[in-house]
Amino acid sequence: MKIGVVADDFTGASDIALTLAEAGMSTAQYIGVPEGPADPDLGAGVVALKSRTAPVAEAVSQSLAACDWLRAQGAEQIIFKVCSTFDSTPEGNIGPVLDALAEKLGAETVITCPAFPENGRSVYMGHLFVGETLLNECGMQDHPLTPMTDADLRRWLALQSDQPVGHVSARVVAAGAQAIRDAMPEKGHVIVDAIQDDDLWTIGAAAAGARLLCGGSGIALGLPANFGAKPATPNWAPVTGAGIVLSGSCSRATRGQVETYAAKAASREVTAETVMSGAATVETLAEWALSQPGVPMIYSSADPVVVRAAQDQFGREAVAGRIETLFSDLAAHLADRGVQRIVVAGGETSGAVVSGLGATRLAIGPRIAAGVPLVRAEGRELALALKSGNFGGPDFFEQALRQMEGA
Ligand SMILES: Nc1ncnc2c1ncn2[C@@H]1O[C@H](COP(=O)(O)OP(=O)(O)O)[C@@H](O)[C@H]1O
Ligand SMILES: O=C(O)[C@@H](O)C(=O)COP(=O)(O)O
Repeated sequence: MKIGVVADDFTGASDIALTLAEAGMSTAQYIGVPEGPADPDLGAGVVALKSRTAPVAEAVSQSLAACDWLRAQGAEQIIFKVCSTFDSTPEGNIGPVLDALAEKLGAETVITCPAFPENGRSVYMGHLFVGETLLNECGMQDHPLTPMTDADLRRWLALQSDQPVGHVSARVVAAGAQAIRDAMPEKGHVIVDAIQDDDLWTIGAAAAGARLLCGGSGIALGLPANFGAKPATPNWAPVTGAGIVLSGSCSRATRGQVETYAAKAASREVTAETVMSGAATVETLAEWALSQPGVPMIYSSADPVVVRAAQDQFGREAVAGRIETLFSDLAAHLADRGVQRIVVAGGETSGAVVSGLGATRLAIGPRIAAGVPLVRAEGRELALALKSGNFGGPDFFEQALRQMEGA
């Protein structure tokens, strides 16, 4: 293994696994830190953690364990994969995890760049933009768990770490890899601007030999070439069994996808109230889903006003946790009853679902949309799509289900 990735959530893990696979690295996604060794022919291993919103100490210890395992498999370069919208809070978890990884790996400086231009995320003057909008005005300020209220990544990361936070500007990046290396400070975090894919390729070249980097999946664009990899299209063997769409993401793009899919297929909402009161049960939802024609959808996705009201009534963590548990148990139940295609929307939700399914290793297939591959749970006839909240076009759910069948 050449490149090892510690990913702070499951959709993010499959996002960067796709980037690495398309860059020509033989790549596998692991669910949590594996107990046994990796396939020795693997070019890249991605360990998916559910640490983005975990308590800081837990996120740090899980990430260090993942890093140890990846290093033991031979990984020469470690990437800490975070969200392209830098999802975190003033307390963490990005800063504390990076500080711990840097200490373990002896990395004096660490490049951080969450840019993902293909999905509209760019970094300019240290500020993160989503499309034409600053991060804190794009809807992410209302995220149920990690409201992003400041687009200045230098200021946000400085809240989370005692290390200095420097900056390498777009002008320096445009001057090339050597200019980036010359501009790097001697110590601490460095936010590096990137506006287009070419910038990420340049940053990749500048980071040859770096022990640790941090970013969204875009940070991996230019790294495989340092190890001689050549672009490739991942393989896929069709899966045609029964399907389900599960959506616990409340992000803007998902809410549009839920609306589009609900107009075409059987759909059922589970509200926070019914989950918290126990009225929404796995058995009733599964019976309903299994008796529908086509591929039904079950969703808790709701707009920010509804989410906030539920959080005020039940507590943010409590309601999120109960909804995630419901999706986790429901997915396990449906898979036991023969469902073979599962489309999941939401990073935390995907983490819950994949854990519920007991999958340990995912094989990476071709892309459904930028940042979202088809994945297959190894050892089972089970196709999954783990969609990040804000990724994919309006028809994503239908598109994913059809591609699983080989369309
Ligand atoms: N109706 C709701 N009210 C409150 N919280 C919700 C609701 N629906 C989902 N959630 C929670 O919101 C979080 C959404 O996060 P996630 O699944 O990562 O989506 P995204 O990828 O859009 O961020 C999950 O923890 C989920 O359980
Ligand atoms: O980098 C990204 O944006 C994604 O890979 C990702 O991590 C998204 O997380 P969720 O929106 O929580 O799914």
